[in-house]
Amino acid sequence: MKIAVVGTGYVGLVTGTCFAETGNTVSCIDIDERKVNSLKNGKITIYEPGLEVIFERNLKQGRLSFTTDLKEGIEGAKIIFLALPTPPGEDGSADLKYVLKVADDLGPILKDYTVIVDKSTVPVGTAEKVHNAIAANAKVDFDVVSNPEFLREGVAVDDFMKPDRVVIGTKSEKAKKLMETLYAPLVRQGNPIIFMDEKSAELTKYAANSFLATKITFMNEIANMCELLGADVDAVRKGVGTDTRIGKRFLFAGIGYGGSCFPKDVQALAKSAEDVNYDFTILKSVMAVNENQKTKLIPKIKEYFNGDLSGKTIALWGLSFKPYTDDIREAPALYNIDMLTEAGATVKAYDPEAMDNVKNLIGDKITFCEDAYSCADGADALLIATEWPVFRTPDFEKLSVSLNNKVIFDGRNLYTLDEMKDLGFTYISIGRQIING
Ligand SMILES: NC(=O)C1=CN([C@@H]2O[C@H](COP(=O)(O)OP(=O)(O)OC[C@H]3O[C@@H](n4cnc5c(N)ncnc54)[C@H](O)[C@@H]3O)[C@@H](O)[C@H]2O)C=CC1
Ligand SMILES: O=C(O)[C@H]1O[C@H](OP(=O)(O)OP(=O)(O)OC[C@H]2O[C@@H](n3ccc(=O)[nH]c3=O)[C@H](O)[C@@H]2O)[C@H](O)[C@@H](O)[C@@H]1O
Repeated sequence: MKIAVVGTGYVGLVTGTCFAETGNTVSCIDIDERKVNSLKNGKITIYEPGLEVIFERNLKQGRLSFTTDLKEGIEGAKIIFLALPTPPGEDGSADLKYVLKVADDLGPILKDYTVIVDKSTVPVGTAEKVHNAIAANAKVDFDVVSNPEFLREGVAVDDFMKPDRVVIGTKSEKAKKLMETLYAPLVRQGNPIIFMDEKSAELTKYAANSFLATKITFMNEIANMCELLGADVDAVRKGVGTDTRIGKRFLFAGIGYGGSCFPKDVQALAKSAEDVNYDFTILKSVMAVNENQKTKLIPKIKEYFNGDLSGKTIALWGLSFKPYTDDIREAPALYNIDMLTEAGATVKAYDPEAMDNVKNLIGDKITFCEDAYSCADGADALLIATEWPVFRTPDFEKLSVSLNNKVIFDGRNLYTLDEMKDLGFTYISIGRQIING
């Protein structure tokens, strides 16, 4: 099938590449010329494990192409995906200007019956708005379908190719059949395609992200209680996660959730609730708790240095909002950098993939290091913000020599308390006992 994907960011590029991999001919459209030129020339624009190899294969075999021209890109496409940004507007609601602009542009250039798919995360009622915007100028029949995306960055290819479920919101039988055909290769193992109405599909996406953000936040609150009561959050996590009604995943306490989606989607759902005069109390608490959680270790770092960080150097391991991505949107590390530098500390950082993005954002506000050890070299303390595997089993002897003080503030609970005790480190983590080296 010929399909088009408008917006070639994290979701659009994964969607386009994976559908090319299942034999479709895919044209990806983006207004960012630099991005399109790079992709056309075979240079991938994001770091996403496993994506590059299928991107290169499909580009070479002619199933994947890139253009900045919407009209040229959608030529002959039976399905057009909208994978456009929906950033938070000033009031916290999802800003639909990118989605509605493309909907406006599509109306006059549709030539045959087409299915237009909202893959972006959009508030309830958006499919109708997109429908109206296209209908204002369309001369042919079309359907607008809501098909929210549940992939996680860092494991996006796997999540896309083997989704737990595919949610499709449409009342049109014609659209349903086309979507079923397109998704058939991805649901061969019995993972379901769940059909529903457009509004329910739109709300499903916000409900899923908000529920997961709530689950993490709940554990972060349990971690805060553990610190006050002398319990250990990792033990509690294992204790509750083995209850299959609760489940083991998304129970890891840490310095808060970040990324381009949880923060903005929780905020957008809270705003949608406000718009219909519903007091969504839990979501307000989730946002407030997460805000504090992100920089929770800063007061502890200050306390360690008797309240004065001026002249201190902090080594920071991890900048991306999670491992296996170069995405730094709403990364807790960035909030920690701000607070540390405001308090007069110097920050040296290392991240396996995200340093260029941080450099572009904050320039020389911090020093970027070649590896984890040169980052720690001469620093007064180590702060861990992202659980990249490379930080999990470092050479602690080397680390002891590199750091001025044997002290680690661990925002992701990477090490056991016993090993820290044995190695003589002062170790301050999340929801666990403090080890004084
Ligand atoms: N990043 C993620 O892991 C996930 C994101 N989502 C949702 O998917 C949507 C897209 O997110 P990302 O891919 O992360 O965004 P992104 O910012 O990485 O990519 C969006 C792309 O759209 C392009 N664009 C903007 N206006 C355009 C126009 N008029 N024509 C063509 N291209 C245009 C931008 O240049 C950019 O390349 C959002 O609604 C997000 O909430 C959903 C699931 C996962
Ligand atoms: O809508 C989206 O964009 C996506 O948002 C999340 O995916 P993503 O943001 O890529 O990454 P997650 O693995 O969900 O992690 C989000 C944040 O939660 C944090 N987290 C995650 C799990 C956990 O147990 N504890 C925890 O603090 C991570 O460190 C990270 O900062 C969802 O998991 C995806 O299903 C969804 O498609």
